[in-house]
Formats: sequence, structure tokens, C-alpha cells
Amino acid sequence: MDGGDVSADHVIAELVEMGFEFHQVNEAIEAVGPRLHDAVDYILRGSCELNGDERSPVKTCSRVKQDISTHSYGLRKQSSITEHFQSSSGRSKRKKTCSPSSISVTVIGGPESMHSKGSILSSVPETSESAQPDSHAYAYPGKLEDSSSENRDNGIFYASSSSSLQDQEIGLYWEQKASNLLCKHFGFSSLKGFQKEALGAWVAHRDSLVLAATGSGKSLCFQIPALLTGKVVVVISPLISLMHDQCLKLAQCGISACFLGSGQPDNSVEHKAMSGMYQIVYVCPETVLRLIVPLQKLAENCGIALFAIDEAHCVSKWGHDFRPAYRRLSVLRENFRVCNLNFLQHDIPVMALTATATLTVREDIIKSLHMTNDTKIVLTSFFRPNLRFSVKHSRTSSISSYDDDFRELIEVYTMKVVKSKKEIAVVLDNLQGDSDFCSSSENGSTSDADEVSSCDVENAAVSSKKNQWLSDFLEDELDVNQDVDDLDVSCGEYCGNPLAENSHISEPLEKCELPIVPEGQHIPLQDTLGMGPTIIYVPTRKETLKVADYLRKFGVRASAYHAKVVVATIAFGMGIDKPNVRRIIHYGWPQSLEAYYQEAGRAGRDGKLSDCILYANLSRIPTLLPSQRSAEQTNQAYRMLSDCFRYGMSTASCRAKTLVKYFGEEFSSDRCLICDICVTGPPELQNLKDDATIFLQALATLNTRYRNPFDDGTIYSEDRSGKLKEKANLRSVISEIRLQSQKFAATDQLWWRGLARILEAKGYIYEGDDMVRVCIKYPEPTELGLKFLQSETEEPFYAYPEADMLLSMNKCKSFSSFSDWKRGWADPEIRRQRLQGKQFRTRKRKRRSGQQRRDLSTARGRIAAKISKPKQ
Ligand SMILES: Nc1ncnc2c1ncn2[C@@H]1O[C@H](COP(=O)(O)OP(=O)(O)OP(=O)(O)O)[C@@H](O)[C@H]1O
Ligand SMILES: [Mg+2]
Repeated sequence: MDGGDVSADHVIAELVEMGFEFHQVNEAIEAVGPRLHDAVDYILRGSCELNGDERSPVKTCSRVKQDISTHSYGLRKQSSITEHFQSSSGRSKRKKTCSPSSISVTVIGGPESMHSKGSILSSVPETSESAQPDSHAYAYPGKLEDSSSENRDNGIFYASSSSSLQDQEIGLYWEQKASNLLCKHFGFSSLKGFQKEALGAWVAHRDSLVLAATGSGKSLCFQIPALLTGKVVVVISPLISLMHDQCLKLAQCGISACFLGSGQPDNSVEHKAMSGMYQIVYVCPETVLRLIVPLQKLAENCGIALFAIDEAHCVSKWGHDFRPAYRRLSVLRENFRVCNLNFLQHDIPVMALTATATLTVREDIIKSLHMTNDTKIVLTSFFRPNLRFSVKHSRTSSISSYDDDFRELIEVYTMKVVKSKKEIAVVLDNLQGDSDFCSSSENGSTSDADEVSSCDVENAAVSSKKNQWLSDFLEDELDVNQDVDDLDVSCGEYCGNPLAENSHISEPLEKCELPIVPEGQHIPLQDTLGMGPTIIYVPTRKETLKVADYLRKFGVRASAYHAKVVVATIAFGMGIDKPNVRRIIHYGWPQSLEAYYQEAGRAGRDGKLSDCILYANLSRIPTLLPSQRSAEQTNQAYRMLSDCFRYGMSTASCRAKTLVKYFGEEFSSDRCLICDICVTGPPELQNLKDDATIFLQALATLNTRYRNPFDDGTIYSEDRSGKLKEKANLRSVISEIRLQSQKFAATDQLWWRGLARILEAKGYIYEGDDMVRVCIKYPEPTELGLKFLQSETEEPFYAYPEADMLLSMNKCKSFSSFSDWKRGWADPEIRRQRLQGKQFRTRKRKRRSGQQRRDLSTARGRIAAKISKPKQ
């Protein structure tokens, strides 16, 4: 919108269309001429005093500079402290009680458009020399009237807004005013539906819980109130990198903001914030708990418009990033009510926001934060139409998998096909020989894992040279604030999966324009995503170095990022808003679908097609990463990991549908059309009647055979020595199946593991002890299962084989030959021949050469070598 040269009629029409009153428009045009922005400014300023020349010569960001140069950007003065006192004393001190009414749920139909054309955030450089990244507080100078004696009280500055409005004024045309502020500060043409809903609740002084997809624009729901009122908005946020990112962006939009917490090196910022100097104050939950009294003073002196609790899933023990301090945030609701603070006219609203909350988590948030019964729930679709989800099988702990898994990525970034098998072999050899490059135990090993490896102690130490290189790289290439330490915030009582510390960042060599995804339309898979940045999430720090190292050897500009080395403002963690991330690669099992969806949500925030690929070892059961957990938390963590495992194993249902369903949403359309399952289709439906029958039959046999002598209902199985041991487990069921059925003698355990999941989902079997597990261990038949077994109908049992069953089908052959070999030993004649014959010698030789090749860099290899060493 450039109002300079357009005719008065055009400008009038546009202003009226924007919702301004005709007489206001006329007055504005008469005063400032037919210039759209100036007219908008004029109207917004209304009858306020103008004093654009009072702006202090403090550094401004490029966008603000541009605004100032194009518009006569007068600013309204912050009401002085005396005015605040006057207005507060003039208010009714009548105490109010909360009248409970039922919680209302608003479901906004269909996902909001993600196509943020003309987003100023993508058009403005991410850092600007004038954005003061090292100042730790971000003040648009026009907002801080440091030279006004009126606003200055004992050296303390008070927040100001260009559109400071009284409470009653906000109520009248708040929607229009909010839209105008949105346009002015953020460059967006209109508020999204859910943003209006959330703001509407706030205007009505109600608490609210805002549930909206990652990247949908939740931040604006709590940023606009600061602009509308001129009062301070206090935002509770879990990560310093996130607070830093948001403050920087607000500064670019001409809004003063600061963050408080252990990462804030400037002690004076807290004092200034509590004096009302900043419009938006970000604070970590631990810090806000000790600031209750200063905040009450702030509410009395300057006014607090809203408490926003961002990433509110951290409140809940049932969520993926539980933070104990978040749970204590009920103090905000308790201490800022009319009944405790006489000067308030209404309770200060609490707005909780998250993109990843299941139904249980939502209830827990409302309860834990003591939100009022009148809490408004604003719910939008969690569906992100431009995210292309897929799951691929990979032995992610083994560097030999990197070749296949990262080949395409390397080709995208280096723009050449460099990888002949020979070249790759050379690189892999180099990496294996590199002392820094050590293998680590995989997140995803089963208890019966047969290939677990670990690092030599000496290899585990990362050379200081490399660390130096990494921080140099990050300093050079990324917008880094090394003074900010995420770990200060996220350690201690934080019992979650530290998201930000496990990522790689690949920066593009050059950017390219990509088509915007038309909502609900099919996107052919061969569409290239171009070279926007890629984030690779891996489970351990060691693996960040490993994968980054590998990519760099092929010429990709990749760097490991984890909080121990450096914390960047674009840390790509929870809530971080970088528009053009094209690929999110999870390399190894995530710990929960919440974490997965949250991390995947960093992709495609500009609305363009982006890939979210999960590489996981589908033949193994994932394990929990070590963390301090109570028994209850451990069970919950297993439940979440199990859901994630099932997502990976699923072959029949659209990925996006599974994901949004997990968050309690009924997917409006049947398929997303772009995920791997939608594109390639599910595998062939199979009649698994025989398989299900033999499984349940074997289970029933074991139950009868090992019914324990004490007849207490517990079922035992025998170990090889014939001793009674624990309950019949999946393994013993599989052995029993092999004994009972020639047809299934060669079918491997992956098949049965998958089938057990299908039977469990059907309600035919259940976990026989009280433990929560990722995969069923002690199957027991349900009544339904027994009924199925006893039924003599010919009715088929159709099911889609799951991912592990498909893997099993592929490797069935080798197992079969092994099985034949094993069975052969039962025949005395074959046994004799083998012991004497060539066949045995060959196998022995092979085994011996295997010993020589033992990999001494792995724990297994060293143990094996030790055991096989002849005794002296
Ligand atoms: N009304 C709007 N019109 C157009 N674009 C918008 C609007 N509101 C927000 N956006 C865009 O949405 C992007 C993401 O916003 P934001 O960071 O608030 O997402 P979020 O919902 O908090 O995501 P997350 O759950 O990942 O934290 C912003 O960079 C902005 O470009
Ligand atoms: Mg956010």
C-alpha cells in the first residue's frame, strides 16, 4: 500500500473498506492529504496529542526507519503515573466474584490459510544492524518517551503505545482497531478467525485457552492487546532462545519488548520491565514466580493487559515437555483478581496457548492454571496442509545408512551428483577412522537388540578444535547470541525432551522460489522443495556431530547445534518462527507425537510445500531417552512413545490424519493427499485369519500348559532348562507357533510383533501385566479373542500389514534358510555329515574371520574379542 500517488477517492474508498467511519476518513484526508498510511495514522491517533518530533535518536530497525521516512509517524504519549492513579482511583473498587458458567468451545471450521503473502517477516532481513541483538531488551524508541518529563518518574520509564486506549474504548471497535494495528505493525491485512476469537475473549476479560496449529499465528493473540491498551502484556515462555527470537521480531515491528530470566545478563532490565518500560515482557516461568509482588505494583501503576502462557502444554504432566514451574503458574490467576487487588476493575485475563495438546492435556492445563469456569476455548484445526509427512526405514545408528538417507539432501545442497559408490566408501572410511566420529548407541534399540554399539571413551570426547570450528561457524553463519544460555532455563527440574539441543542446521547455498500449496490439492511427489534450510533432529548430542560431520564431508554447509556449545536466536526449537525451513528430518525415533509434531511444525511456516521425514529403525522397538522421571511420568512417557511407534508402523492411514486425530481432531477430509501413504497407497489388504488363529491358539496352549500350580491365575512359562519363569511372553508365543505350525515355522518375529499390535487394536489380546510398554510383551487373550478362536466361521480377517510386517516379508527368505539349517541339527545323520563335512568347516572359518574383523570401537566388539581370546 503506497498511498503517495493515489487519488483521494481511491484512498477514501479503501479506508472505508478497512472499516473506518466515513466522517473520520474525510477528516483525515483533509488533514494529511490523500495518503493512505498517513490517513490511517491520523485516525489511529484520533484526538491524541501528536508529538512525532519527540522521538529520541535511538537506533531503529530498518523497517521502522522505513516507516518513519514514509509516514509522519506521530506517537501518542503514555499516560503518566499520575494519570494511571487517577484513572484507577476513579474506577469502581467494588469487589466482584467470578460467576461460573459453562466453558464454551468454539471450533473454527477448516484450517486457516497459511499463505502469508507479503509477510513482513520474510521480507525484512532477519537481523539488522540496528536491531540491537546484544542489548537483551528491544525497544522501539518511539515507544519509549525517555525525554518526556510527564512519563518519567524517578528515572523510570513507562510503556507507551501509539494507540493507547481506555478499557471502554477497546470494547467498541476493537476488531477494527486491532486490524489497523496489525496492518501498521506487522503488515498483515486481516486477523485470522481464531485470532479474533482469542482477542474477543480477552476484550471480554475472559481467560482463554488457544489451541491452534504450529505456525498459525498464536503470538499475535497476546501481542495485539499490548498495542490496543498501552498496558503491559506479560508472556510466560519456556525457552530463552524463543523469547529472544520474539523480542527481536517485535523490535523490528516497532514494539518494545524484553525478556527476563537466567539468560538475561543485564540486571537493570528487570527493574525497567517492572516499571512498565516495555510493552511486552517475556519471562521464564521460574522467574515469574518470584516477581508476583513487582507485577502487582506494575498492574497498579501501569496496568497489565494480559498474562499469556505460551507453549502451555508444558503445564501438563501428560504433555511432552512438562516443566514443574509451569504448573505453579496458577499463582497468576490467584494473585491478579479483583478480589485481591482493589485497583482492578476486572480480573487480569490469562491466555494459555499451545499447538500440541491432547484432550487430557487441555483439561489439565485449565485445571492446573486455575483458569475460571468461564474460560473460552478457541480451537482451530491442527492440520498443516503444506507439510508432507513420510516415514522411512533406516538403521539410523549406523553410518552405513547415511549414504542412502542423505544422498538426496546432499545432491540438493551441492547441486551435483557426486556420489559414486567409491567416493562414498572413501568418505565413510575417513569418517570411521576419524577419532571424533564415533558411533553411539541408538535410540531405538530393543531390549533384545543384537547390534548395540557404543563409543570408546576416548572417542566420546569431541575435540576442542571441532567445537571451536562449530562455534565459529555458528557465529559466522547464523544469528547467534552467545550470551543467552538455554540450558540455564531448560535444566534443573525440566523433565522433557530438550528439543533445541538435538538439531542440525543446513543452510541453503541459495534460495529459490517455491509454489504456494493450494489448500486440499494434490502435490506431485517429484515437486522439488528447493534449497531452503533443513533441520535434522537426532536423539543425542553425539549424533548431531556425527551427521553434521558426514554432510560437511560432502560439501554441505551443515553444523551441529546443541545448547552446550552455543545458543542461537534461530535455535529452531519450540515456537521458533523461521519462515522458509523446507525440510524437517527426524533421524531416529522421536519420544512422542507431541514432540514430533511440534518439531515438524518448524517447517513450511511460509505456507509453501515442505517435507517432514521420519527415518527410524522400524525393526526395533524404540526406548526412552534417559531422564529423571517419577514412576507415573515413566508410564506416561512410555504411552507417548508407544503412540509415536504406532504412527511409524502404520501403513494404512493418512499420516496427517493420524497426527491431527491424536490431538483429538476429526479430520475434515479423508486424506491429506501428499503424505507417503496417500501418495503410494496402503499395502495390499491381506486375509490374516490363519495367522490370527495360530497366534491365539498358541497363546491358549501356553496358558493351559503353564497354568501355575498355585492356581492364582498367573500364567508362567518355562525357560529352556524347564524352570518356571515369568508369564508367557510374546517370544514364547512365537516359539509355540513355530512348533505347532509348519506353515509359519519360518515366519520371523517382526511379523508376529506386528500382528500382535493388530490383534491388540482389535481387542483380541491385552497386556497381561500392569506395565505400560511400547509393544505388548505378555499377551493374554480377551473374551473377544477367545470367541474369535472358537468361532468356526470362514469369515476372513482382513488387515493391512504394518511396517515391521512388510520388513519381515522382505527378509523371510534368509530366516527360512537359517531355520532349515537349525532344524537340520535334529537329524542325527545330517548332524554327523555337518560335523565332518565341508559345510561345517566353512561356517567355522567364516566365524573365525568374523572374530578377526571384530570392531574394537564398539562395546560389543570389545566384549566379543575378550571372550574369544584364548586363555594364556
Ligand atoms: N493475521 C495474520 N495474517 C498473516 N500471517 C500471519 C497472521 N498472524 C500470524 N501470521 C504469520 O504466522 C507466522 C507464525 O506465527 P507464530 O510464531 O505466532 O506461530 P505460532 O502459532 O505461535 O506457532 P508455534 O506453535 O510453532 O509457536 C508469523 O511469522 C506470521 O508470518
Ligand atoms: Mg508460538
